[in-house]
Order: sequence, then structure tokens, then C-alpha cells
Amino acid sequence: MKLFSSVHDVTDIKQFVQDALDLKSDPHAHAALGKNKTLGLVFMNPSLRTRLSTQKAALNLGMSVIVMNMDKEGWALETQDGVIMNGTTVEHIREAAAVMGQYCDILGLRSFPKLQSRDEDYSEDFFNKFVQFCGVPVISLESATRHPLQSFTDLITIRETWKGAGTPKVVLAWAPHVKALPQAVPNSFAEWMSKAQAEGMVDFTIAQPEGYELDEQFTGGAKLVYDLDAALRGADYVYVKNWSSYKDYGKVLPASGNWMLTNEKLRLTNNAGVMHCLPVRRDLELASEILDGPNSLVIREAGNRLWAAQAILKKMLS
Ligand SMILES: NCCC[C@H](NC(=O)CCC(=O)O)C(=O)O
Ligand SMILES: NC(=O)OP(=O)(O)O
Repeated sequence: MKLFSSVHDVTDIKQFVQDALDLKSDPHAHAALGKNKTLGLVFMNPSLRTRLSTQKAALNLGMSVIVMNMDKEGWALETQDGVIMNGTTVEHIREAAAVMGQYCDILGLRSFPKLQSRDEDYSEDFFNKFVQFCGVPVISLESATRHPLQSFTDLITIRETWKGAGTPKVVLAWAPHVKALPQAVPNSFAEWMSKAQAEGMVDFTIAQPEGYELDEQFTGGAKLVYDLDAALRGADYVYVKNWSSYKDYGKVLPASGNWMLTNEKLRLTNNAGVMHCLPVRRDLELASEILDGPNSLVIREAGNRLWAAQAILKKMLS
């Protein structure tokens, strides 16, 4: 594996989940695999879970890790070709990525969308240029349109916890927020769940207010519902997440009705496990009573980020 940027980079998701769960039960089974190899993690944006879980995963495989907080500690990057660099940007992505590739055997990159131009964000220009110029295998640590390590983790968490008979009903539920957030997490979750649904692993529904429909390239096969209560009926997992509008790009649109998941709404479900990628804003996106209650899977989910990252790194090293 030379690139992990979406579910399309994985051939067998069932086997991949099993590989991650095997690592969870024996974390140091491949402690020599990464000896004398260096992982570089490059951040254009903040991170807690992705940063620490990917570092720890690399350490479990015997790798060395270096971290570059490019947004705070690096030179201002130019990404466009053909510009005379007489403004504020200091170094071109062509050189910066190529240089980082000289020091690392594998690189990870986090780069959020700017949410100004849909075409620019959805072209994944920055991520793709980084991949093109660094010359080593690359892991997405969340790009403009996807967060594959998160979605892989989410599938692991569902497979690990599902004890019922038959196929679990999984609902991606839009939640309120005060800021415009990327569509990367829900896009990616939808893409992974659509593939999982096609393989008979889940039954997948997306609940969102009018105007918040995601790009259809990610949601193929999902049932789209505009009524949260209707979607919650019989749900086994509720995946809570805010995102800004894709159609009216990057905008926070008014949403009628109550979209925050509470214990009262949870009673409509099949005693569902509640998931969120974190960070979560308490009592805005998701009620504290749920986060602090028995249905919350968010800490287990964040813990599983480790095994998702370790499974990907192991594939890249092997
Ligand atoms: N990596 C996990 C999510 C990152 C990002 N959340 C945020 O930016 C939250 C910011 C805030 O709550 O102010 C997102 O939704 O894509
Ligand atoms: N879920 C997630 O990616 O968290 P961080 O942004 O803290 O890495």
C-alpha cells in the first residue's frame, strides 16, 4: 500500500477490520517491522487524536516518528504553480514536500478545506500535490474531503461492538454547531458505510436538514431522511456530526426542528451506541447526558484510532 486517502485504497474492508482487531489483541506482535524506518506527520491544522494515535501506532511497530506543525512552525507554503512569489508565501509545496520525503519513509498529512471554493476543496489539490512531490507513501490524516483513518476506526468500532443478530442499522445524524465545519468526516463515513452496506455489513441511513445533503459521490446506496426522529427509529448506531452545507458551499443554513441528540431522542432507537469522531461541543452538538451515559462509544472509538493507524502503517511497511 502506497497511499491511504479513502476507502478506495482498501481492497477487502472486512479483512482490514480483522487485521486491526488482531493488532488490538496483540499490539506488539510486529514490533520489529518498522525498525530504522521514520514516519513524518505533517499538520496544517490542530489535532489531538490523529496526532497521538498515529504516533503511538508507529512506536508499536518499532518506527521513529517526527512531527511537523507546518501551520505554526513551518514557512508559509505556496501551492499554486506559475505565481511569482513576491507576497507572503515563502516556500513552494514542490520543494517542501520533496524535502520532507528525503527524511521520512512514510508521511502523513492533515490539511482541512478552506470552505471558500467548493471546486478548490473538492479537487484535493493540496493533498494531491503533497503526494505527487514527496515521493514516499502517504497517509491522509484528514484532507479537504475525507478522513479515512476516522472512518476505518468507526467501522472497526461497529464491528467490534455489534452483538445483535442480523445487520446493524447505522444512522449518520447531522447535528447543530456554531461554526462552518468541513464535510470531510461525514463524506468519508458515508463512503465507508456505503461500501460496508454493499458487503452486507450494515444498513445505512443519513438524516440531515434540507440543504445539508452531501455530495452524492460519497453517499451512494444510503437512505436519505429529513426527519431525525424517523431516522432514529430502530437505529443500532447513531453517528453524530455537524457539517456545513455542500450545496450552498461552506454555509451554515437554518435548520428547522431539534437536531441535537438527547436521551429522549435516544429512546426512539434500539438502545443505540452513540458515536462521534471528537472533538465534540457538549450540549450544542450532543447532550452531555449521552456523552456521560452508558450508550456513548466515543472513548472506545477514539481508542480504536490506534489500531486503525497501526493496521495502515503495517500494510505500508510490509
Ligand atoms: N478531526 C476531527 C474533526 C475536525 C473538524 N472539527 C472541527 O474543526 C471542530 C472545530 C470546533 O468545534 O470549533 C471537522 O469537523 O472536520
Ligand atoms: N477525530 C479526530 O481526528 O480528532 P483530532 O482532530 O483531534 O485528530
